[in-house]
Amino acid sequence: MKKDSKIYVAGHRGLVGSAIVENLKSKGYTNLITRTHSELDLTNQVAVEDFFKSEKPEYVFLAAAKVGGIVANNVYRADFIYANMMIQNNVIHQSYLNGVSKLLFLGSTCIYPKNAPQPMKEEYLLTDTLEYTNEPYAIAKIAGIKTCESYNLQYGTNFISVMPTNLYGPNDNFDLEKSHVLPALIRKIYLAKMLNENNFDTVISDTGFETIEEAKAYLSKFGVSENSVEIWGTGAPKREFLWSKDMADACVFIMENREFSDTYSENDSEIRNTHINIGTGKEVSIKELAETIKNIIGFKGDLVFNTDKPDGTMRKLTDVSKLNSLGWKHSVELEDGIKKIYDWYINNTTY
Ligand SMILES: NC(=O)C1=CN([C@@H]2O[C@H](COP(=O)(O)OP(=O)(O)OC[C@H]3O[C@@H](n4cnc5c(N)ncnc54)[C@H](OP(=O)(O)O)[C@@H]3O)[C@@H](O)[C@H]2O)C=CC1
Ligand SMILES: C[C@H]1O[C@H](OP(=O)(O)OP(=O)(O)OC[C@H]2O[C@@H](n3cnc4c(=O)[nH]c(N)nc43)[C@H](O)[C@@H]2O)[C@@H](O)[C@@H](O)C1=O
Repeated sequence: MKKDSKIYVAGHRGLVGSAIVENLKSKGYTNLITRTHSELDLTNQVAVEDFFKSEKPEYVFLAAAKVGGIVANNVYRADFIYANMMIQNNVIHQSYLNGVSKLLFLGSTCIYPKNAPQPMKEEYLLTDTLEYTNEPYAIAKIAGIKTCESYNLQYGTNFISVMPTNLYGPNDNFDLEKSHVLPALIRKIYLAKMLNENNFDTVISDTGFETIEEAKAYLSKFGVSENSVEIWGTGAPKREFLWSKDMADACVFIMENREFSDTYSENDSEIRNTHINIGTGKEVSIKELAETIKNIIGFKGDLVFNTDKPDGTMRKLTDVSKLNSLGWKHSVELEDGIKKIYDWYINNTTY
């Protein structure tokens, strides 16, 4: 990529897209194009066609997707498979038709089998059945990998897929029902602490209710009170977390340094595993995560595990040796990242 190449970042207001824009700007890229969801609905085939024809981007970061935590994936199953298939089909196909030089497709480590050996190597894709709670989303992501790979093989495009682990950082979704675990626990434990300290103005402004009684009634639905916070599942599942700005740095690194042809060979196993894992290679249990967040926030109440909620897959630790061997490694460790996002949250509460 040249510093004045025309680069389209799809999903630029999201967790990852916003960090990619920031990273590109910090590296001197000057010709970025973006569209909000309301300006360009990427599920709309005609609108995406018009956009690519008129803008002719040279590089595309595909960070727009329908994204959510375990319950959102499990409940809104149709929405997750439909929106993600539509967005990626439209953007990838128009990138091919309009001669995009390189595209980066963002998948997810949920593409790997539910009981994959740990840590998960790229070659474990399509070797067994998926975790049911996010199967529709995972199938859309697998289709995205195979779409990129197929266009590369048939049409000679240069579309690269990366599989990030669980991410967190500024501009994350803190919704108590639909978000991922890390932002959900930051917000739940913070609000429990505020209730415990009778800091009702903060609770009201964070939740958007007019009275503290309404706010308390809402929070109690999510197991948040002045004395305790509900944690979904048993606390036993393990997850790996990557700071979103590290994720963005890895994405830009791969766009700058990697070609599809690097992975292409006549060897079948190479052709079938053209994607790259992005993560830290380190995991913690949800119980350990919750206790770390509780200590950082300074909440003195109890953590209560609700086993009526799903655990999801028990482990999904990435094998990052392929990424590390290319010369990239994460820089922010989990405890530092939690402190940063807690600080960001209390200064950017949008609810
Ligand atoms: N967050 C995570 O832990 C992980 C994320 N990923 C992947 O990384 C990528 C980025 O995720 P993340 O940043 O977390 O997601 P976010 O939800 O934070 O951001 C997604 C972005 O996509 C946009 N978008 C969604 N639907 C449409 C649409 N129909 N048309 C146009 N824009 C749309 C959103 O715009 P708007 O807000 O206006 O709707 C938003 O800007 C996704 O591919 C995701 O699957 C992979 C693994 C883990
Ligand atoms: C990125 C990834 O994200 C999703 O998969 P997930 O890793 O299972 O997602 P999660 O962050 O929601 O949960 C992780 C673990 O944490 C537990 N947990 C406890 N308490 C809360 C809680 O309050 N909220 C949430 N969301 N989870 C909680 C929860 O029960 C689970 O055991 C998929 O979208 C998948 O497709 C995907 O790609």
